[in-house]
Amino acid sequence: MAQYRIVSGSVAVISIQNPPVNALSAAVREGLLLSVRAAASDPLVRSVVISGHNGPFCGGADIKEFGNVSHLESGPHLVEIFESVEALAKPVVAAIEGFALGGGLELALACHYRFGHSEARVGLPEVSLGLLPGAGGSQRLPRLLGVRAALDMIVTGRHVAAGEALKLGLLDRLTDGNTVDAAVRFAQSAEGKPLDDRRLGNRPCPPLENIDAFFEEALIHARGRARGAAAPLACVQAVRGAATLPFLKGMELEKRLMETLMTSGQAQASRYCFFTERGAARWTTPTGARWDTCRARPISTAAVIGLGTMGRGITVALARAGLSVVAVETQEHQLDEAQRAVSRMLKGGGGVSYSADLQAAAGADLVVEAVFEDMAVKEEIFKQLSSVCKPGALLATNTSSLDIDRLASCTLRPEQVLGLHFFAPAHVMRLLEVVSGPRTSPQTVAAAMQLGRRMGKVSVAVGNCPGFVGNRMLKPYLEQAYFLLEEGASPELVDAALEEFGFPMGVFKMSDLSGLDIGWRVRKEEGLTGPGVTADQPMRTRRGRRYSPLGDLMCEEGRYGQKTGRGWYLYDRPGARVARSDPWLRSFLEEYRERHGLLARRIDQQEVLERCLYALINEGFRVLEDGVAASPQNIDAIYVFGYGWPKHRGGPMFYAAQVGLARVLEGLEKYHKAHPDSPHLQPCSLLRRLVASGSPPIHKWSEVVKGHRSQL
Ligand SMILES: CCCCCCCC(=O)CC(=O)SCCNC(=O)CCNC(=O)[C@H](O)C(C)(C)COP(=O)(O)OP(=O)(O)OC[C@H]1O[C@@H](n2cnc3c(N)ncnc32)[C@H](O)[C@@H]1OP(=O)(O)O
Ligand SMILES: NC(=O)C1=CN([C@@H]2O[C@H](COP(=O)(O)OP(=O)(O)OC[C@H]3O[C@@H](n4cnc5c(N)ncnc54)[C@H](O)[C@@H]3O)[C@@H](O)[C@H]2O)C=CC1
Repeated sequence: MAQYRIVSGSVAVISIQNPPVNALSAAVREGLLLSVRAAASDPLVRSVVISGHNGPFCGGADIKEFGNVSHLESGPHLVEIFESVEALAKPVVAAIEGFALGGGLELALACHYRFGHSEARVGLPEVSLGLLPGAGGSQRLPRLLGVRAALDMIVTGRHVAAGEALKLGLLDRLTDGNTVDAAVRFAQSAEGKPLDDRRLGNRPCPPLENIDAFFEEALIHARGRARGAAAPLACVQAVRGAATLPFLKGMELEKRLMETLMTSGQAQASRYCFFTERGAARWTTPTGARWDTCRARPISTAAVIGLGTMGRGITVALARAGLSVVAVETQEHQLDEAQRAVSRMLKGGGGVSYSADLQAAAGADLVVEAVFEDMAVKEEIFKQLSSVCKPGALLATNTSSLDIDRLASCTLRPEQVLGLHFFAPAHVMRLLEVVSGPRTSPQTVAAAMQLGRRMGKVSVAVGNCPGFVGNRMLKPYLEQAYFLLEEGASPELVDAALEEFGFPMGVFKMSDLSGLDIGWRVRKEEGLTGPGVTADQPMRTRRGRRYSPLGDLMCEEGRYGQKTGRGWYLYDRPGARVARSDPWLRSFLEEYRERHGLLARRIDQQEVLERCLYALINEGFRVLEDGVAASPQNIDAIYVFGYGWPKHRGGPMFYAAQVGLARVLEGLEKYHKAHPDSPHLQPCSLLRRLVASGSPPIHKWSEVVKGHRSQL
């Protein structure tokens, strides 16, 4: 809907009304067009102000309509509305409070003037929905800002703060006061003045030298940002149209590109990600606890125990969310170093105090333990915390895979113990797995989820099992990658296939980055390698299953990855980031195969993808079957926001649905037959049941999962 009223005798104020974000639904579009026509035909009206009702200007097109062509096509089209706004013979001023995003900013660009509140932000984030600004934004913004600045905004989709928008010339004026009042006063002052050069559709794009070279470069850059994603490339093409074509021709190009994107699987996947991100906040547990019925106790003070890689990032994330934090570390040099690192990241003190004594955690509402991944050390700390901390305090561990319930057993408050699994670097990565054990109370989950939101995280509630959801699914993926090396692949081949699929980094580059020694330590603790393994045990079998000792052998050679300058790749020096092929590794693999009588065969990219991804997906179905994740959407949110799964492919479970569950099943059956000693390739029963029930769409999977015992 759009409200229409006349103020100060001559100004029509059109207010978009569609809470919570004033999206441009069919009803809003209808209302807007009628209001614009009313303002045009009323002789008393001499100027117009467009604003958002109750705060935000406009969050853009209504994304919920995108999946439904009949909704999209009902009501007037945005392009038509914006044309009539721009063509109006009376000055139109956009009064932007909160945000003007996507179609919202495109509306503002069709207005003749843009007033912004100093705290507002603007942007064209369509690219992250697999689209481009398809209602004139790709043509009007370059005409206003010039190609360079416009292209940056359109290809990155970033939100621009009001101050920067003013400098760029995107906003004409800022106010700290009431934006609509200021816009009304300005509109009156502009009444009767010529508008021709205020209409962006009439303006040429500011000239740019070496256009061809500029756009070639821009295409390469856009390709590198999100491999395999079509939208960034279409954005570059559309902006090139703005730079080289007359306005109407550019609009035609924009329309053609938009139509192709809109119906693509990539846009569908990106849209799905938009909703899975938000859906994760509506958590449930099988015991009936729900996000909307559970009150969370507020958390305002926190203690972080252990200031290594993770503890430092966690301290920063908590401090940035406004908590006062006490950071505890027993090693003096670590404490000093951490203090410097945290202050640097926070650009100052930021409400953090430091201590070498666990007693300092006594007053905290929440404690996050981030010491070594060693059960005995963690148990001792939880025992102490149980007596040191005040009664209501929540006790969380950042363990990547250890049993939350065992830690809860060391305390007198098992219902207040949970896992807060951050991802490195903890102050940057968006994902937070909120892990509850069988005794964790719903109020504890609620408090953690609320805190996650305050930290700007995508928090996903998961159950307690080794590796929780993300790392549990990663294990079979890594395992298949190792097996492929044994069978004849190189790290370069495996990584290239995964990077072409859209991961920012292949599995071997990723493993070099995070350190091969981490997995080695875990395998030693699990008794898979190290002194506990007797010499008479076959090297490539453990507990009756195929096992690859390649990672262990690499560590025994001191090849831990980037930190030692050598891993699956070679680096110029320890800590360097550019990975180069290492001839040593090739002969190492050849010798290894020879020693074990393995014949190298040709492996293609399709096999790499199917073996690695299907094994990971298969484990995802097991996770659902076990009730460790509440929905496939939650699994996908974990993979997109924590593991670099490309957004334009939706997440592993969405991808499985897009490929076709029957095809995934068939692939797993084929590979399991070829490798019967690899149980991760054996299709799980939920996948079989889903295929048997006709492969229902992803939002209906829960009906097939239902009836199964859950551990969440
Ligand atoms: C050939 C066909 C041609 C068609 C022409 C297409 C023209 C275009 O150029 C296409 C577009 O405009 S695409 C839309 C571009 N806009 C965006 O991407 C903004 C998305 N929203 C946000 O970033 C945040 O919600 C925002 C920053 C706005 C607010 O953040 P908050 O943290 O305050 O709130 P959220 O929790 O994110 O959202 C609150 C509820 O609102 C829902 N929602 C948000 N934006 C929406 C939107 N644009 N459309 C529909 N629903 C939207 C959101 O899902 C949430 O609802 P629940 O999930 O039910 O809680
Ligand atoms: N490194 C990573 O990428 C991730 C690690 N994790 C988990 O986070 C935890 C910490 O890992 P990192 O930060 O990598 O380890 P780290 O080895 O970098 O840091 C551990 C710190 O804890 C300190 N510490 C040990 N005992 C202590 C005690 N009793 N009191 C206070 N401080 C003590 C150590 O001096 C050290 O500074 C582990 O459980 C790990 O599994 C979770 C997600 C990702």
